Amino acid sequence: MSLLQVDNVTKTFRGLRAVDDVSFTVEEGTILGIIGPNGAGKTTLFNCIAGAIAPDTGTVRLGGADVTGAAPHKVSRAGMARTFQLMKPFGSMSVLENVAVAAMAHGTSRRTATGTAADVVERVGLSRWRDARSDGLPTAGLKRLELARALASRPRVLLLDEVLAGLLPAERLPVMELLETLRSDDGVTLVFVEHIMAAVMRLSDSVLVLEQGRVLTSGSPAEVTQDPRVIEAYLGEEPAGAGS
Ligand SMILES: Nc1ncnc2c1ncn2[C@@H]1O[C@H](COP(=O)(O)OP(=O)(O)OP(=O)(O)O)[C@@H](O)[C@H]1O
Repeated sequence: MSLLQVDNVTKTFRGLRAVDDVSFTVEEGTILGIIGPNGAGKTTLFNCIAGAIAPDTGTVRLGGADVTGAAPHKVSRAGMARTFQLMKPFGSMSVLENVAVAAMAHGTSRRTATGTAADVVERVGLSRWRDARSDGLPTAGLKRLELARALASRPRVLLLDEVLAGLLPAERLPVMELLETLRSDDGVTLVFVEHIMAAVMRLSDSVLVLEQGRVLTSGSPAEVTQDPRVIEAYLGEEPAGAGS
């Protein structure tokens, strides 16, 4: 049984099919990359999976349990966490406190949550900043904090929405390495939306390509990047965000 199973999910906004009959599965311990031109429906799909919005039709199953349309905290309790493109930490709180708040969301005691937060902060390489106000973090630090807040619930599946965007090329490599160890050492299953093709090629076991809300194709990174339909979908754009 696949850990994450998305069947025929559709979401329409005032007549616009932002996500149109999308189906895919993700096996435990694997990494799925989701790519597609701007407006292809990637974030809307994430929102449908993570419970931020309910799909009009279709189902989302996590470990066999139907979580379609469940509230985000229920989806989180079922074992799925996500990061947001727009990061909104509590600016006046420290890095550790921000992660502890996320860890407490499951009714965990303050003490346990603080312990979990300390572990996670170290895991994402923010130990040096743990007592700093989070609004003092540089972008790369904020990205790591966003990752840490998602990891605080100890998810089985982690949805990452452009976690590398805004990072300098030299800052991307350690984040990619971190994602790889989350999979290899912690067994976390990853689904990530990304425009930076080098990261998609390196990290993904399989890639799902969206265009205008629909699945254009899916397969190994090599297969999809050689697919003429994928090349066509990106014509007029920088090829899949190469380097940006
Ligand atoms: N809340 C909303 N109300 C109306 N239209 C929306 C809403 N959210 C998204 N859309 C529209 O749905 C389509 C898909 O948007 P979405 O943000 O999911 O795409 P995306 O692939 O994540 O784009 P990007 O790569 O630019 O982040 C777009 O046409 C967008 O304008």
